[in-house]
Amino acid sequence: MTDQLTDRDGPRDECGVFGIFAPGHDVARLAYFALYALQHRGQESAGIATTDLGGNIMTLRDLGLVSQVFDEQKLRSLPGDLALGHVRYSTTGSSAWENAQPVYRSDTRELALAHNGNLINAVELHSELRERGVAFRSTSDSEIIAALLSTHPAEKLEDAVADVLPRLRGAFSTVVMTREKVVAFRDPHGLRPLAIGMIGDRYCVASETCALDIIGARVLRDVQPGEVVTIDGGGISTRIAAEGERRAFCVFEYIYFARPDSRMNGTVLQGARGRMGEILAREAPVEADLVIAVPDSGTPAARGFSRASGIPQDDGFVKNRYVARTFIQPGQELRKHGLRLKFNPMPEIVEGKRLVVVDDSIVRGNTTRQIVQMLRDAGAKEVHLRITAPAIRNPCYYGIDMSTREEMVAHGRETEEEIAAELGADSLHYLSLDGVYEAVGGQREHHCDACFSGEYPLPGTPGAQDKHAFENALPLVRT
Ligand SMILES: O=P(O)(O)OC[C@H]1O[C@H](OP(=O)(O)OP(=O)(O)O)[C@H](O)[C@@H]1O
Ligand SMILES: NC(=O)CC[C@H](N)C(=O)O
Ligand code: SF4
Ligand SMILES: [Mg+2]
Repeated sequence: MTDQLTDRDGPRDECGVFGIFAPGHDVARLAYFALYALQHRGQESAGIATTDLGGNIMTLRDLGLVSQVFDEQKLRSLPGDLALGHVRYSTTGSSAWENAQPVYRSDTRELALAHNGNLINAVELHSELRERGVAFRSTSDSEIIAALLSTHPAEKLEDAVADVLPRLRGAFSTVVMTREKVVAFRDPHGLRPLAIGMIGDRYCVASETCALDIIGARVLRDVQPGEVVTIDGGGISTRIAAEGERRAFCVFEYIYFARPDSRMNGTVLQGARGRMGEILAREAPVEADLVIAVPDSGTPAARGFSRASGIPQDDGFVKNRYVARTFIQPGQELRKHGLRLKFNPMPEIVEGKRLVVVDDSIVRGNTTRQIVQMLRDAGAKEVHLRITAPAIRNPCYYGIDMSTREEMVAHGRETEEEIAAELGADSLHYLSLDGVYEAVGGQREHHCDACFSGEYPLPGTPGAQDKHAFENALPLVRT
């Protein structure tokens, strides 16, 4: 049993992207606010690129949270009419400064690029580019997309994108910027989200609608799978560059990754999570005195469980809001206390009670194991775990950095009883996949649920990606 939280706990989110074409607006500041709203998607690095129409592209990026990377002075040093923003969780390439985004390249076309997702044919494309003499400054798959576009002979960026898009395999919700325009595109399976907004008579795109809301943009719609959206002085234009064999939107976005106030495919996530809790109460009822959530992302589901079961809900924990979503590895002394820094149980509320503890997911089980122990130490009589996702037994190759299969607590444990015993709980039930789709109001054949089911929507996926594939592949050109 591990008694500490490390930076490897939890599903490490993915990335958040933002792009805006808005002469007359303070685009760097709008990008900064948007990134603040997307911070939960990536906490390793943050960056913004801006340009005046026809001017130079300026990029400022660094390791750390948005609030650590940017201050007033730095935002003022980024004037412009167009901007891109990115927050990163690494999935290909280490968590190094070189891999922070936006990626900048100026081969035959100067551009900046922000990418959420993960390619599964990165190795193949990388060798092809290297054979053509292309040098890389980073070890991420995102620079491969940037290099393909920057070296592409087409005069217009959107034509280059339309030509390159069908050659990329995997997940890519991407925003690219030249001195004149912003082009956004999404993989033909629509694995990762990307939405279009309008601010005044100008357009912007963001990974989640919550980022559009907070900058005062009106949400127009999602970018369609395989769609290329061009935003410039002429407004907005669009084309479909590739049709996927099937849609495969990541169902885990609904369960955990995205913010509850975001809307995806017409569904408000807060509502979907509440329904997941309601359905779980129906699928796995339990005699108990109190429902408590594992904050933050377990909270809407716990409300739903309470509603459907009639068991009252209360806050069993106070969560320190200043601890990052996925824990940054603390120093030795703090590591001993691990999770206590993040959650403090309330003995007054849980003592002597039979508790239903609702969380959205279990990966390695570190969070859950320690939550159960803390509640028992605080005097809980029984602890019944109810999780609003099926058991996670398979890695993600599409932009989420999950633990390896061996690290997953459900690995090698076939039954809920075995997992409950490992976590020290009196009972444990996961929401069924049917339950997830009922809550989401979507069809399974339009989604990806591979981390639960092992059925990868893109042929040839498992084993396709090694996170550090390019780490030693080349001497980095450091600038
Ligand atoms: O089984 P584990 O490996 O411990 O990971 C699972 C936990 O990680 C996530 O929470 P996290 O604290 O990252 O984010 P949240 O605050 O949004 O719930 C998730 O909601 C689970 O609580
Ligand atoms: N999680 C992501 O979307 C990461 C994007 C890209 N694969 C990187 O590692 O930088
Ligand atoms: S494997 Fe899981 S986390 Fe990855 S895209 Fe599919 S549903 Fe989402
Ligand atoms: Mg959590």
